[in-house]
Amino acid sequence: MNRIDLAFKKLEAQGKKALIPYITAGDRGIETTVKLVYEMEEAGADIVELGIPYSDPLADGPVIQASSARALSKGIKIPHINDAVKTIRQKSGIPIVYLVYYNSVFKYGTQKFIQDAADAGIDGLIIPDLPLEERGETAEVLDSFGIHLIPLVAPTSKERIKKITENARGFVYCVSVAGVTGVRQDIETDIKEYMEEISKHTSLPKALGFGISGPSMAQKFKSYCDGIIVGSAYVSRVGQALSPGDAVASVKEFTEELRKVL
Ligand SMILES: O=P(O)(O)OC[C@@H](O)[C@@H](O)c1c[nH]c2ccccc12
Repeated sequence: MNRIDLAFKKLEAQGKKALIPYITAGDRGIETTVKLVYEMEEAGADIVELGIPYSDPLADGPVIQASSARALSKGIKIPHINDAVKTIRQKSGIPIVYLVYYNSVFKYGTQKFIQDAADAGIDGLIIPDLPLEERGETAEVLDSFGIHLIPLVAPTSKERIKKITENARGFVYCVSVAGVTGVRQDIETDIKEYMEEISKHTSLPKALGFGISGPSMAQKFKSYCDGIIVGSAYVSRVGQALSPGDAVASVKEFTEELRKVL
């Protein structure tokens, strides 16, 4: 069974919500990524989203864009990230999902990308710019390797929810607001109504992401979903820390705070 499905099953039995942090792979060095994943798991994260740095991350706001640029300036490439995941897998079975832009997958070679990710121990992929038309073929290869393709639903995709969640695997990534990634002061979408709408079309777990700044927002929305995704708030802690060691400590503390409310 895929580790993502197992994680949600276990959480449901415990009456808890999934804590899903996002960090950009290679930000502050690839060894830091390995340490961050270990510490996040230790502090209570349930699934980790690892971003593959990309030069033109069109769905990302300034915080994650800057983290991508930092990682790329260190020469981080896909094989380094797969190697890091292999290292993580020596000690950890935490479900890991790559957040990767379609162009990176395509340029590397779709088949090879999926094969190498599977070898490394990846459980799912989120490809924010994968056109619905290209999805079938990619999904078929992923299925053959037991990797889940996690679909993204946005508030603007109401009429398309059925199509987007058809044959979906793992969980549905419910984007809270239209626009790019980044911490928001407030989320104007009626989350309760939005999540209910999505539930009409799929019985998969629903994870809410975009704009969540920390424990109070996580607390506010948790009853409407099965998991909370936090990206930019993590990435800014990683980026602002004085040293990689401080980054790890700060991420650990933040994870513990989020865990308490979920
Ligand atoms: O940063 P936020 O607003 O907390 O949102 C999560 C997000 O960062 C992460 O899931 C993500 C990073 N890059 C993306 C690109 C598209 C969709 C989602 C993402």
